[in-house]
Amino acid sequence: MTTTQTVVLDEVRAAYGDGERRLVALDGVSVAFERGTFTAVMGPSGSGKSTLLHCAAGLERPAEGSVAVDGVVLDDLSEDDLTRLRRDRIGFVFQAFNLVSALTAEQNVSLPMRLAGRRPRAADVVAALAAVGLTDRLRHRPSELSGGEQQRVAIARALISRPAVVFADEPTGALDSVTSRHVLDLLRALVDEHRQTVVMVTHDPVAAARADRVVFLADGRIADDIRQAQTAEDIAARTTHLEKSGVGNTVHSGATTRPDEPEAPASVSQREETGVRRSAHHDSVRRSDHTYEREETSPDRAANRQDADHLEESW
Ligand SMILES: Nc1ncnc2c1ncn2[C@@H]1O[C@H](COP(=O)(O)OP(=O)(O)OP(=O)(O)O)[C@@H](O)[C@H]1O
Repeated sequence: MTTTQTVVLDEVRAAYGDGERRLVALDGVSVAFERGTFTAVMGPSGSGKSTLLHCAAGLERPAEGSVAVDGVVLDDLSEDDLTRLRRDRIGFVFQAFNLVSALTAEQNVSLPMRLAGRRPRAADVVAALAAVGLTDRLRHRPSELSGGEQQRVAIARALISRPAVVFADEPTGALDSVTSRHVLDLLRALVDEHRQTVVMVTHDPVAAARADRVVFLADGRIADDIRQAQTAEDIAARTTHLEKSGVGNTVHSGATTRPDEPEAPASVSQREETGVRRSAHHDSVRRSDHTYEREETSPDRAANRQDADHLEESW
């Protein structure tokens, strides 16, 4: 890892299930995300985008390979150390587990800093929420906010705690085009004004066109990596080309299923024990010949619950 690289994945392999149902979701992926850059991760459904994000963010442990974030190698960190690292250095803009439901927008924005033992100035919290256009929503809880407003609270949190990297999973997926543009402007500002690193999974070529780089995944591998500025049309054409050329059309056939390999250390049951789980929108995915049951709760919901418990004592 060089000092300019915020996130490094080296030969990362991730797998789910075992025996006949074993499925290789990431098949030896090596990629680095440099400081102060905005990368879009694209690819067909099931190509491994969320798994890549989850491994890079320390939410899932890969079966093989190495992950480093902001100079820290995650591979052998304890669950507590991983939780701390996520709080201190990583921002999440994930639809399924952005915010702690019992806390107001203001409290959610302050949360990572408070958990790290720091008390952000109230004026800074208000300024961060003002920057994302939520001055009149300070005391609202997530259930009282729209999807776009919740995304913006998560971004305000990244504005105030300044994590080295912000991972965003389909941040514009549920938003209208005006709100999407606003959310993308905010993510761009994290990069352009504060040299934070943003890695965003998206299916939307318009959203990807706002990034500096587009990494395409197919069948758990990197199929393309484009660094020049791209128009949404170019990105859409590239996606179509990759699909037509057959990349990504063999999702989870025998070619990527390796029953003879040793069991991944982070099996589903182990992840359940450690509270590391997949997000709610990943409940069950049907492929042509298989249905993979997904876990229903989110990694950070468990962490959030823990965090919320601590918080009740200290707020
Ligand atoms: N917890 C799990 N248990 C079993 N299989 C899983 C689990 N999580 C992911 N998978 C499988 O791993 C593969 C990669 O999933 P992943 O969510 O990373 O894909 P994706 O590219 O993000 O897909 P999408 O665009 O549909 O969200 C998929 O085939 C998926 O069914």
